Amino acid sequence: MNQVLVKLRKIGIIPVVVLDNAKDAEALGKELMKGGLPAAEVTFRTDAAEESIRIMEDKFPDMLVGAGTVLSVEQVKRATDAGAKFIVSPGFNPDVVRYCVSHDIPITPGIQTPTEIEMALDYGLTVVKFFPAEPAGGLKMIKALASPYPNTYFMPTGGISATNVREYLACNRIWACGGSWMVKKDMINSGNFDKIYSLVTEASGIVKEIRK
Ligand SMILES: O=C(O)C(=O)C[C@H](O)[C@H](O)COP(=O)(O)O
Repeated sequence: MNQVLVKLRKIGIIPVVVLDNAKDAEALGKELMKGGLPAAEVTFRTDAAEESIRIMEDKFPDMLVGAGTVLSVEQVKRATDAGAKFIVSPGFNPDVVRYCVSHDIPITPGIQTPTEIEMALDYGLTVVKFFPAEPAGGLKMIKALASPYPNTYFMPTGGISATNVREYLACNRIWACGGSWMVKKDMINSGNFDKIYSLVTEASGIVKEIRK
């Protein structure tokens, strides 16, 4: 198993971050490290993504920084040039997956159906994102999808929060959960880093509690 994926599993909850300003990347990284979730999926939804990845990589060498909302090979290249160690995409884009697999870049593409899981299997992927998790049927759907594919693990994202993350983490087919609830854009933009620290600490505490 790829070491980056092993680390993602160990961290358990991956903060999904939308940064409008790269100048907030260092302060955010500090709270993530202090709060016990040393990882970030920095989404390519804003122009600040690349620079934010670069800053986090530079300031926090022990942090696992990846890129999210990656929709093209060009974005994969920009993300990895900036130092991203893993790639997450909302859907299954064969060009993106093929490029990542052939360059040994860990990729967790979004899936929702058996067909997409089998596409992932064809590329040798064992961890996929299940997106958007709650609207698409949540844990019940993941369990049903997982049964024919004993070697596939899921990273659900979308609608997960401190109130439902325990049940996901308790399932042995869940690799890690992704979520933005502890790093909401408005908290970052208003500089509410105490709140971020407290939600990140709560989340890392849940991982410890469930996955002893
Ligand atoms: O576009 C992507 O690649 C994504 O990763 C989507 C995000 O994972 C979800 O939008 C986060 O969902 P919430 O935790 O409910 O805010």
